[in-house]
Amino acid sequence: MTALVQAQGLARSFGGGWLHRPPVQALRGVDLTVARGEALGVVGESGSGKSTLGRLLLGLLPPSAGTVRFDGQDVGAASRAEWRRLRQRMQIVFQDPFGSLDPRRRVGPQILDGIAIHGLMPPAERGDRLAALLAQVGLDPAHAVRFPHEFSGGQRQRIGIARALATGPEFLVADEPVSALDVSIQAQVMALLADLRRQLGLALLFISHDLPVVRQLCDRVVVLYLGRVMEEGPAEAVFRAPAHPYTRALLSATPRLDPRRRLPRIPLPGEPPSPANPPSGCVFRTRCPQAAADCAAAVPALQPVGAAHRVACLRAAEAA
Ligand SMILES: Nc1ncnc2c1ncn2[C@@H]1O[C@H](COP(=O)(O)OP(=O)(O)OP(=O)(O)O)[C@@H](O)[C@H]1O
Repeated sequence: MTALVQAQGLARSFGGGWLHRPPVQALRGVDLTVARGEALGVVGESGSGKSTLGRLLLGLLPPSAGTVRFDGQDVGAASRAEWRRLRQRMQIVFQDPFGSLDPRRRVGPQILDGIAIHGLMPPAERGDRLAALLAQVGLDPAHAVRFPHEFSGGQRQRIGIARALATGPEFLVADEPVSALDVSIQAQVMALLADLRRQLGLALLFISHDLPVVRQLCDRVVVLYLGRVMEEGPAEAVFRAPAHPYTRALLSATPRLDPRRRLPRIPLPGEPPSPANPPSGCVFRTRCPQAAADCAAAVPALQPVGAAHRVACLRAAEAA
């Protein structure tokens, strides 16, 4: 896999200005890469620098030292025009789905903001794109005219994901994307992210406190402590046999996973669908009302119309 995002010696401090407070060293010389299509988990206790790292990688925050390269291009040295092009290719899903949406605007235009700002598509074609984005995240396209307060927390986070996907990014930073949600819907949103990542070949930086979810979703993991990388490696290997004492302490502080919260197992490429393994497009596998014989039987027919299937599943799950 080729590196899509590459950080070298990334450091960032805050404060230390006129109040004569000592500066906070949020990040201290971090090197990392995210390959195309790879999911890299970032774990660490509160204040270890996870969100700062995400914002630095996206160029939303300038580093105090070090560089970030996206597809070989130095993000810090990009001209205004180059920066606008780069921004289309990397997006973020925020922790708070309500705070990140404007309560006074209908959700449809908000989802299309990125397309409008970057002038990516003729206005006449944007309606179809909006409908496709909403269906892709399991929402009814007719709901584009609603305001954010007319949705549940989980639905609002789906809107945030649709907005992040609008410009067709290759790299997505998901900063604690489910921690503000009710436990009962966390698994659905996680399954949606996992599916989208696979379908769209997205590279993902997944920031989370939820170590079991990181283990299941991510290919590799980086463990941060006080702004430094303590350990890095394949997620399964790091969690099974952590080499660093800090990782061991972090793991031992994690409550045992409630089996009901487990993400649905993600099928391997080419694995035939079955009642236990509904169509890959279905994001509601945990509560999929069609996860029975008829769903499996209808798989070939469902795959081309995955979006419709997802909407049907969402309606049924909401009604249940
Ligand atoms: N804008 C800022 N101004 C001052 N200090 C900041 C700012 N942003 C982050 N920090 C500090 O930098 C350190 C790292 O913060 P960061 O938000 O990256 O940690 P985190 O690991 O994401 O924490 P959490 O898991 O609680 O979100 C913290 O000590 C924080 O107080």
